[in-house]
Amino acid sequence: MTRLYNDPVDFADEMIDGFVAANKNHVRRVSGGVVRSTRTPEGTVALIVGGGSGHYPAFGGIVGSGLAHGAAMGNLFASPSAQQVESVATAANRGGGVLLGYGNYAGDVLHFTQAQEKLNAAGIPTRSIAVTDDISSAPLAEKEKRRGIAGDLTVFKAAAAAAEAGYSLDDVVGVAQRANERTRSFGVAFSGCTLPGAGAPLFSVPEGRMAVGMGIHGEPGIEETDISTADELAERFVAALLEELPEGIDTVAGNRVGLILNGLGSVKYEELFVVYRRVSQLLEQAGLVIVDPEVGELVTSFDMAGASLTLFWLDDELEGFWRKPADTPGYRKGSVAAVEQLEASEIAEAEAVIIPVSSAESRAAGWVVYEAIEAIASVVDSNVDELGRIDAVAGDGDHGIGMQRGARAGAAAAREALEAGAGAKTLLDSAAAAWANRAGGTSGALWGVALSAVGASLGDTMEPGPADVAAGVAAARDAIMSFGKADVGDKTMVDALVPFSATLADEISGGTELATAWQRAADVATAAATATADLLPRMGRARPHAEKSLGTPDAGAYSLGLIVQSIAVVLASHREEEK
Ligand SMILES: Nc1ncnc2c1ncn2[C@@H]1O[C@H](COP(=O)(O)OP(=O)(O)O)[C@@H](O)[C@H]1O
Ligand SMILES: O=C(COP(=O)(O)O)[C@@H](O)CO
Repeated sequence: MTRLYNDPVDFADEMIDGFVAANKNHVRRVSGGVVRSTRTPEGTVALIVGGGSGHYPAFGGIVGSGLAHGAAMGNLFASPSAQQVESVATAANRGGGVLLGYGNYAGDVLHFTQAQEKLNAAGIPTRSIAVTDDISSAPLAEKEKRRGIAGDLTVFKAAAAAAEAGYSLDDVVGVAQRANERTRSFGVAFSGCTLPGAGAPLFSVPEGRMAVGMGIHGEPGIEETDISTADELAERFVAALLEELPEGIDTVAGNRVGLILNGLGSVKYEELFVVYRRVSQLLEQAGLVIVDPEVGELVTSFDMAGASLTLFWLDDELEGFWRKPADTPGYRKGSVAAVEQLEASEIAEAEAVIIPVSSAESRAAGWVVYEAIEAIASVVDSNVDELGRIDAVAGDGDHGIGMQRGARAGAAAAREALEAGAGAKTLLDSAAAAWANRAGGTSGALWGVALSAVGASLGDTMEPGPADVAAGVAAARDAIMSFGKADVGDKTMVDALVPFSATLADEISGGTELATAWQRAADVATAAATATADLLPRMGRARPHAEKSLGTPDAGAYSLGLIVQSIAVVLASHREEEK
């Protein structure tokens, strides 16, 4: 239960303000997150980490000497947007290239990949590492699909130490990949967590039961059992992690391991120490040497009760990096050399947006687009709980709040652009950026590229007609499918979008006027969204829990159905006005 907050919508921003105010000697706020407030040598690689907020000290709390150079800080449990990542990386860049580090979640992958492309295009050589330590999230044969949990820290620590040792970007990437290959985690949860202002937990575990392998956003685990004793839990953790040795390690005995026994938010340190007592006995009995163990909260999940064990299988070089000192707000080790504070003017900030010239016709079309985005925000507001409920069946339950943040921000940005004289394209670009920025997550990234694609078809100077609208929707469909790589049948929003786009194009090319064509296409989309209940998910967060989702429609397809219906009403009102 989160008790202390103001307006829940402002929680993440206010949390970051307070965090920065409390840690000025380590971090400085920039657009999208924080960067170190201390000088790092010119020419070294900058490690930019990130993810959703709600996991403190991940990710802002591990910015500082010996660890990250900056953190892109998303909203609660939602990845930061590409723009946030790009802005933090630009501010932290020291000329040696950038490594982006994040946990392997769909939203993070989409946004960080988009940022990587933009940074490379801007002349900042950028690579990335998606951490995949959670062994319960996919079998070994599909280990590239695993989620990142507390093992984020071992991978980031090794990469950061390599960067600080002056390694090239390629070599830092090599170290990060090797650290990721050699990091394995396994966790359990005893209860869910409640986001600020929410009336109920985002997810829950029945009283007295333990969800084995549950993810840090409540992603369902692999089994549920009665809560065990501390020793039994230690035995389960150790058995699971010793069963799957990283490639190149054939026997357990004789190895050296870094270790994290991580608390997820409301397990006491004292309880963790009781568990660690048995973990250390078991690992030593197995012939392992434990190097610099960390017992505490390093990647949390708000007030969730749970714990995980991470083993980091060391070689000589990785051990050197694991043991290096670090000094960050949420993680300290050894003593680091004195560091010099940077002047505010030495941190680059993003430039202001310029509104391109537009025609009166395009501005008039912009008004209709703005009304449509307001209608989206309103329908999402009315359905926020239902969208969350649907998403919670096999996902993380945040689809409603993510869409709400995105649509509200998109509508506000559209209004502002309109008042500044923007045409339809610029208005949609501003709305797209604001939506992706505020929403984060998978759907934030996808709605961002979709709105931009529609904008590109409408332009800033033409008078868009029905064929341009159909072309815009087709462009949005193509953008979502090429960016997200989902196909029809994967149980995503694509299942509603593809028939929507096809029906709209058919109706318009057959001479149906826009409002009627849109309404017919919207009805097809709604039916297609409902029909996703019969599908098994093959993409996104719901994928590992395919069978749980049977009988429930896909959240993103369902919200798309609601949205296109709400736009149909706006278009019909304009047709009425024309009569
Ligand atoms: N690769 C993809 N391509 C298209 N849509 C996707 C993809 N992955 C997930 N989705 C859509 O995103 C929705 C989930 O959105 P959201 O809850 O915001 O994201 P997250 O799972 O990152 O929290 C899913 O219901 C699905 O419709
Ligand atoms: O939830 C997180 C990111 O995943 P999404 O796919 O964006 O929901 C975040 O907390 C971890 O980065």
